[in-house]
This record gives sequence, structure tokens and C-alpha cells, in this order.
Amino acid sequence: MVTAYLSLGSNIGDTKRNLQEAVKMLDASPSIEVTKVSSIYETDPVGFTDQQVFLNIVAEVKTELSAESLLDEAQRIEQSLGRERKIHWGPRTIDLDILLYHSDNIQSDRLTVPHPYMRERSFVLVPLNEIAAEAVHPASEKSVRELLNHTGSEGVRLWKETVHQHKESFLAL
Ligand SMILES: Nc1ncnc2c1ncn2[C@@H]1O[C@H](COP(=O)(O)OP(=O)(O)OP(=O)(O)O)[C@@H](O)[C@H]1O
Ligand SMILES: Nc1nc2c(c(=O)[nH]1)N=C(CO)CN2
Repeated sequence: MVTAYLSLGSNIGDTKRNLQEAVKMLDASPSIEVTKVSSIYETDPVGFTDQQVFLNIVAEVKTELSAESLLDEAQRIEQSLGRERKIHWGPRTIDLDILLYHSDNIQSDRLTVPHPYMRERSFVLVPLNEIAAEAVHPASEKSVRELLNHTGSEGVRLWKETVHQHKESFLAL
């Protein structure tokens, strides 16, 4: 059983519901259990900036799946929630990225773990720090807390002052 962290983001449609549906679908997978969900954050778009604000969360999962199979599952969920790929870094119904998978460094055609941009993305580091401040980024050997201290949290706001640590309270929002 491996612990992994996933980043989820949405800026099209009912964004809170898209995040909730994605977490439900992950948890419904036979080989995945969602063990923690961060608070929801409203985040300014990064990369392609002329688009709606995002809602972002990070989820901790325990899984028997390999990293590649976890990516298959994440992509299946993206597709079933109507994700279309149009603009690079552009608007999306739902995006699921694998941030960390155990303490593995993975480099394949389909997968780079740790996620290549996570160190510079406040919308990833703020929610990740909330649920896994001591987790170590294996490429740099720095903790998430250290990465966040370096990158800062500009453009990332707690959404509607909601704070919750449990999957159940997240799904009830
Ligand atoms: N750690 C990872 N998590 C998810 N996808 C990854 C990862 N590493 C590589 N990929 C690959 O990235 C491809 C493109 O993903 P996607 O379209 O979601 O990119 P994006 O969300 O627009 O940009 P970004 O990668 O910056 O988040 C996927 O098909 C997948 O094979
Ligand atoms: N705030 C924010 N900006 C983004 C996001 C995201 O989830 N949140 N995802 C992107 C592509 O992965 C590009 N830019």
C-alpha cells in the first residue's frame, strides 16, 4: 500500500461539485482509498491567465495501484467528468495531477513524479501543506513546508472560509 498525493483543479461549471464528484469517484475505485482532503482554495489562474479563477484541492490517497495505473484512473475520471483538452494550461472542468507517489522519482513517456511544476505552484503547495507539511519532495529532499516557505501563497485564498480535514466534511459542503 502506497501513499500518494493528487492535485485537483476546476474552473468550468459547478466547480465545487466537480471537485466533490472527482473525490467520490476516486474513493469508489476498488484499489484507492481517499484518506485526507484539504480545504478548498480559490486560486488565480497560473500560466494562461485570461480565464476564470480556479477551485483547487489536494487529496491524499492510499492505493495498491502502480503510479501508471493511478494515472489511468485519474484520466478516466477526467474524461467521465467531461474534461476536454483545448488550450494548454487553459480552462478545465476537472484536472487531476499526481504530485507525489510514495517517495518515488518516476520519469516515463506518460508520467513525471514528483509533478514537474509543483515546487513553483502555490495553488498546489498551500493545500498540500495543509494535509502533508512534513511529506518530502524526493527530487529536492525538501519538505512541503520548506517548499511553500520558499514559493509563498500569493493568489491562493481559502474558499468561503471553509476548513475541513475529513473526506466526509468535504463531501458535505
Ligand atoms: N505527475 C503527472 N500527473 C498527471 N499527468 C502527468 C504527470 N506527469 C506527466 N503527465 C502527463 O501529462 C499529460 C498532460 O496532462 P494535462 O493535459 O492534464 O496537462 P495540463 O494539466 O494542461 O498541464 P500541467 O501538466 O502543467 O498540469 C498527461 O496526458 C500525462 O500523461
Ligand atoms: N490557479 C490554477 N491555475 C492553473 C491550474 C490550476 O489548477 N489552478 N492548472 C493548470 C494546468 O494544470 C494551469 N493553471
